[in-house]
Amino acid sequence: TLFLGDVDIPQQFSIFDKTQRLSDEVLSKAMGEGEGPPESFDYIIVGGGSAGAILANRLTASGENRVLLLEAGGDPNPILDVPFAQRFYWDSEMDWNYTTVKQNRSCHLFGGNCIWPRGKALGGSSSVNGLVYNRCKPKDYDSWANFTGDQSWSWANVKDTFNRIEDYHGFHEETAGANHGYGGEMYVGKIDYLPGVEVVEEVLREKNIPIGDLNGGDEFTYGFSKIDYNIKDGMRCGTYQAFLEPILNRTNLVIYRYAYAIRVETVASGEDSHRAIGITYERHGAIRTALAQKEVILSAGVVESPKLLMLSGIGPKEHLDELNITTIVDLPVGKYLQEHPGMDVIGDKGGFTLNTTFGSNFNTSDALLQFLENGTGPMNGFLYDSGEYAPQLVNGYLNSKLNDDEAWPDVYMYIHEKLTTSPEVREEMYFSLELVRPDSPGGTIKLASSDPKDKPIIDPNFFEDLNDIERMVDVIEIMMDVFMNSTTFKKYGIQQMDSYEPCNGEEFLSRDYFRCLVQQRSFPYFHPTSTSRMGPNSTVAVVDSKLKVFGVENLRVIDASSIPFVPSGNTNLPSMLVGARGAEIILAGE
Ligand SMILES: Cc1cc2nc3c(=O)[nH]c(=O)nc-3n(C[C@H](O)[C@H](O)[C@H](O)COP(=O)(O)OP(=O)(O)OC[C@H]3O[C@@H](n4cnc5c(N)ncnc54)[C@H](O)[C@@H]3O)c2cc1C
Repeated sequence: TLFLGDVDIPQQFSIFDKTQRLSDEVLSKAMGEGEGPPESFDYIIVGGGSAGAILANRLTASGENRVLLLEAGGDPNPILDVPFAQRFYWDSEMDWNYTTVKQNRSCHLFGGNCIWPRGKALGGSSSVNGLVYNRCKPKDYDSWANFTGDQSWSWANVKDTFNRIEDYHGFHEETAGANHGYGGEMYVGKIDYLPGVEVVEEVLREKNIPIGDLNGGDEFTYGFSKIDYNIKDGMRCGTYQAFLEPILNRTNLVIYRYAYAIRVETVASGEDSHRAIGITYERHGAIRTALAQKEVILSAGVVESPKLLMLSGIGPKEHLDELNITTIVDLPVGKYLQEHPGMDVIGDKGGFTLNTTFGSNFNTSDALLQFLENGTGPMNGFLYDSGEYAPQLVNGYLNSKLNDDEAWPDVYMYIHEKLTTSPEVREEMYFSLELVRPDSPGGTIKLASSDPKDKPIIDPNFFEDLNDIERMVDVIEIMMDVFMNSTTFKKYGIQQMDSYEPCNGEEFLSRDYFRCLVQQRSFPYFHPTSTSRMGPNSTVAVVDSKLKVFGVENLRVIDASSIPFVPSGNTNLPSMLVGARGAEIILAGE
């Protein structure tokens, strides 16, 4: 393989995961776990992902609270510490391996059933993600504040929480000032190997597209940036590395790995009210219950948090009735799923070649040696596109014709350089884009059955509103102009590659051709939210602005599922923000 000569990494990967699970099982049995009466804690957190890891850290910091963290996966596989190795997690034990129901207007690439990856390990999806650091837009948070009626979620207020969790050393370090945080646990760094990035910046300048720091709050919201990453010394800095690994020795934090929560235990606490008292979970074949004296917190992510609520009788009554689950609180759980449809415009599917080789020095064994020596070079970046190296050079925001608000653009994108290891093959450049503020109402997550082992039914319902396709086509046309009509790229002999075969029935490069391309090549761009969203009341939301489940005391949902509207960019930082704010709210006794 590209990574380690003849070593078959996927096989090593799986051996590591199996060994780890086995030793955890042996240890758990030796300790006699679960043999006595139910264990009792102050807080139980389900899921140690982007939000759950911060919560576990903050709630145990003073030493006063005893916290149980239940995580369905194990420790993240150390191979994934190397950003370049990200692709090895696909279909591994670290992926929940979900797919969606068939989409009519998207995912044709996958026969209509889209991939839906989610991380299964401590660190959650931040243990498998692309590590792009993006706070999204100030107006995203203002919209949360307006919807919930709670201004503590506004940009003016959440900005400080962002600053507190990060340690900024990105591309804008010299000018960043108060727009970033310093000394927090989450390292923000830059990658050093971006061949061709200066040319891309020259093209953008020629086209009068602004370049700045997209994480600089309301100072710069429209245009392109060099990308900052949660990478430290060449290695992944997910929420496991930032918030859990350094505190594994806290005696008031108990972590059960391979512990799959299957039900929230509740009791009636009045005529119409209920109280959460614990969690029932499966671990190494045994079913156990743990009790929470203070609160149960679900941080199981956008798929599993709503699934757990529904399995526990908290969800839409008509759906629970179909599955013979007794409803204890009728709430719109799973109803407001939102996600970004995104696509690559690449290779014989619309990419470009240049008559130069920016990455001509790319050589696998040299790259490996450089990385082992000092954590720099190509392996400090990401490997996309069927195993070939295609770093994202810049990310950016543009507007479709249907949106003129530059403070809140509707399309987010990257420009990539795809390198080749063979000098005979010409290098390729391409762009990818995702629609971040769709008009379509969103989709749903439903239970397939009352059996916790069954995967839920995920339907993002992409492009129900056809305007969403037009928005993407508008921005593809802007980018076609950037690529094909710039003197800078012409200087490098830019050429458009062949048409994409499934769209050959349409005139090449016409709007109809691009409409076809969008439906053929778009898929979920890994940023789902809102399936247990916060809001003003139980008709339109599942939790209130303090993240408490309506109608059930001592139960909160704190993760990407509690975000009210999908933010306009990558969702790791927003999910971490919800975790950090959730901890602040709980510790303040709210
Ligand atoms: C492939 C991929 C690439 C991405 N790239 C980026 C990127 O570059 N930048 C970015 O900002 N965002 C990115 N994201 C999105 C981002 O990582 C997620 O939005 C974020 O991690 C979600 O956080 P969360 O806390 O809601 O859930 P998660 O981080 O997914 O955590 C949920 C945790 O709960 C555990 N769990 C679930 N069910 C149970 C159960 N029943 N019992 C016990 N444990 C359970 C899971 O195993 C997991 O550890 C990417 C996501 C993916 C999948």
